[in-house]
This record gives sequence, C-alpha cells and structure tokens, in this order.
Amino acid sequence: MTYKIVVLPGDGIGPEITQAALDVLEAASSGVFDYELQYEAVGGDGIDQVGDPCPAATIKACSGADAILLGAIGGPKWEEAEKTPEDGLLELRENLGLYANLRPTKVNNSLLDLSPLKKEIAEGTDFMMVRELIGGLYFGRPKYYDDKEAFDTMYYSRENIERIVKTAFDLAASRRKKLTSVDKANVLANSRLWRKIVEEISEDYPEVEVDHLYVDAASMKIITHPTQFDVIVTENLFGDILSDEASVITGSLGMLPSASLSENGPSLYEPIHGSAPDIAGQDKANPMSMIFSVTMMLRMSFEQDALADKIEAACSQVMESGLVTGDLGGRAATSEFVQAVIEAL
Ligand SMILES: NC(=O)C1=CN([C@@H]2O[C@H](COP(=O)(O)OP(=O)(O)OC[C@H]3O[C@@H](n4cnc5c(N)ncnc54)[C@H](O)[C@@H]3O)[C@@H](O)[C@H]2O)C=CC1
Ligand SMILES: CC(C)CC(=O)C(=O)O
Ligand SMILES: [Mg+2]
Repeated sequence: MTYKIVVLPGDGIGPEITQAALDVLEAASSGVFDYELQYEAVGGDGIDQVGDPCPAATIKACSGADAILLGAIGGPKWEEAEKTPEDGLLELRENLGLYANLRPTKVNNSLLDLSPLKKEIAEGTDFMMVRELIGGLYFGRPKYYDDKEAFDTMYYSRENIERIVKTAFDLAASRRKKLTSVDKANVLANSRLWRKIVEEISEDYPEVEVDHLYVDAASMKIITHPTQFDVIVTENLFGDILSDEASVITGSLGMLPSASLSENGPSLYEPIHGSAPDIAGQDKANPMSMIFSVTMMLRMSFEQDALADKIEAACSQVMESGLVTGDLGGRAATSEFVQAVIEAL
C-alpha cells in the first residue's frame, strides 16, 4: 500500500527542516514503508503563491491525505497582510477539525548535558501536553482592536471541553495513569467549567489519578519538578505557552514535535516552534523537531514503530557523539547533522 502524505513546508526554516526530515525518512524507509508526497502551500508561502495563507486546494489535499506534515509559518514579510500566515494556520486547524495537539517533552537520559536544568531535575522527564487546539481565545468572537481599545473572547462549549478532556484521560490511562489539568479557575469562568468537567469525566476513569494546577503554579512546577507529570491537559493559549517552556527541558525548542488529531480525518504533524526568521536560510536550524514529527507520524498514523525506532536511534547516536546544532550549544549545520544521521541509519 502506498500512503499519501501531504507536505506543507511553509515559511522561514519550515522548508529547510521539512526537507531535512524527508531526506532522513527516504533513506530509512526504503523497502519498508511506501509513501508518496504531495506538496501544498500554506502561510506566507500560500500568500505568495495564490494570495491566501490557507488555500482551498490545500484544505482539499489535506482532507484526502493519510497524514499531513507541516514545517512552520509566519515571518516579518507578511505581518501586515490582511489575512496573515497565522490566520491561515488557525483556519487550517479549524477546517480539518484538529482539536487535540499532543506535545511530548521527553528527555533522553543519555543527552542530559543538553538540558539547561540540573541533571537530577531533568532526568526521567517524560510527559505529554494535550493542548486544546481549535477553541479559546485564538478563535472566540468578537475579536477587535483599534487605537483606543481591544478585546478577544475566550469561549468554550461543554462539548469541546469534554472532547479534549476525554482524549487526555484515554492517553493517561494508556501511560502512567496520572492526569494534571491546568486552568485558572480562581479567576476565569471558562476554567471553572473546565475544572467541573474534568471532575465529572474522572468518574469514568477511576484508575487515573487527577490533580488540578493553576497555570501560574504549573509554569513553575514544570521547571522545578518536571518528572511529576505524566499527561497535562489544558486549553489553547495556556498549552501554547507552557509547551514552549517545557520544550527547553530537552535542551531546545528546536527538539519538540507535535501531533494534531481530529475526530475522523488525517492527523497533522508539526514542530511546536515557529518559522525562526532570525536563523532562516542559514543552514543553522535544528531539524530534530521535524524528524521527531515524522517519527510521531510513523507511529501514530502508520504503525511503523520499528522504522521510527531506527530513525530515533540514529539521531541519538549522532547527538551523543556531540554533533548538534547551535541551539543545543553545538556547531553543526543542519545539512551536516542530517548527513550524519543518514550515515548512522
Ligand atoms: N506553528 C507555527 O508555524 C508557528 C509559527 N510561529 C510564527 O513564527 C514566527 C517567528 O516567531 P518566534 O516568536 O520567533 O518563534 P520561533 O519559535 O520561530 O523562534 C523562537 C526562537 O527559537 C529559535 N528556534 C525555533 N525553532 C528552532 C529550530 N528548529 N532550531 C533552532 N532554533 C530554533 C528561533 O531561532 C528563535 O530564536 C512568527 O511569525 C510566529 O507567528 C510561531 C509559533 C508557531
Ligand atoms: C502561530 C500560532 C497561531 C500558533 C502557535 O504558536 C503554536 O501553535 O504553537
Ligand atoms: Mg506556539
């Protein structure tokens, strides 16, 4: 069977790390996993190519794919566009119904030196952040600003909270059976409903231990006690911020992949970071976030665990040898790192 993967390279370092990860996939998968790639435009690339950061043709191609890979979008060139690359990304997520964004923070214990945290704090860190992706402040209407005032709307329906919370409980039940719900229920009405629903749904998962943290305290505990977490579930904005914070426990934002799931359609895999305009086009980007996005795809969409293991083992071997990109304190170019991974396969 030949699987169809739709590739959305996007902007900035997006195309560079996408190509890097696809080179690794091609080298590793020969004779094992058969796929075809279809390239489509999104973000600033969509604006430049067809005047739309979320072209109809892209949505159509994604809807018919077995899986989707996205690099990153955005950059100064399109900041003043009527419809920005970020608007396009949100539209893509909403159109494809990608309600659950899974962001794993897993420290490789043989690469503890890469973490800015003390070894004894970072060692054993392995948690999954489940971020609600198509609700909350990023989508709520009305939304408005002029020179005198501005407002956004934070809105969640019961159904949308139930859906993400159940996904997180299912995941916790399949892991170490601990779920931490992060909210701001001491202040926000949204969070009060969120917390109530978490408590209700917990009745159906007696084997899962549940606790609640306010988002401010959670941001502190993720850094001081990262190993206390197994699955974290939270709303869109909090998850966006906390996952960038969590990523650096592994050494760099450039290490973290994600999987976005819908109820019935294909899943989308993308790094958690943005288009990094400050290093774009310089062969400096860390491609690990995209390589891990590919291995998440192999596991979750195609049950190709052995192939994913093989790619990750080659990456670990290269990083353990000290060959790492600048964000991890090294000097390797993206191309040099990828070549070494391909040789280590
Ligand atoms: N999903 C997406 O496509 C996202 C897009 N963005 C967009 O990206 C653009 C840049 O935003 P920033 O706030 O600068 O966030 P960013 O995540 O692009 O970069 C933050 C910092 O991390 C570094 N970095 C990120 N990924 C890296 C990698 N793979 N290797 C090495 N270093 C890496 C960058 O060089 C920069 O110093 C904006 O237009 C923003 O809206 C931001 C976040 C997510
Ligand atoms: C650019 C935003 C729309 C998204 C973002 O920061 C993210 O998904 O992490
Ligand atoms: Mg973000």
